[in-house]
Amino acid sequence: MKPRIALIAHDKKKDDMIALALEYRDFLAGCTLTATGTTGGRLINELGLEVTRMHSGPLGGDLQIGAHLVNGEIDCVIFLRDPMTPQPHEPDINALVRACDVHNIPCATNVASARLVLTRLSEIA
Ligand SMILES: O=C(CO)COP(=O)(O)O
Repeated sequence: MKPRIALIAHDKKKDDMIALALEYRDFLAGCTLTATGTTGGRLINELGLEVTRMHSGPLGGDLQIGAHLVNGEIDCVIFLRDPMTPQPHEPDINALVRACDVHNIPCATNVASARLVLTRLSEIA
């Protein structure tokens, strides 16, 4: 089965997400991708990836991804969080990261860890 990966980035991390996705574009093109609204829009428009978009994070997109994860539909989360900017939906962000821990799903919250996860996933996929 194709790896099912969720991609999420806060506003100040979106350029990093695009650069990361470009680096792994060939691998990601063979995965089933889900993203929050704005992140997904950029991945589609700028990299031509096929992405299922949820709502934007502040409107509940993190929670939608969390629900998919709890249902066993997500294998890995790349969540480039912005640790320097308060987010109005902080409880939703914490809920998603907690759901990853509850269900033992890899959750990379910075580019360095995302590279490790994506490299390993591409080796075993
Ligand atoms: O806020 C987010 C994650 O918490 C990301 O949402 P967007 O991709 O819609 O900007």
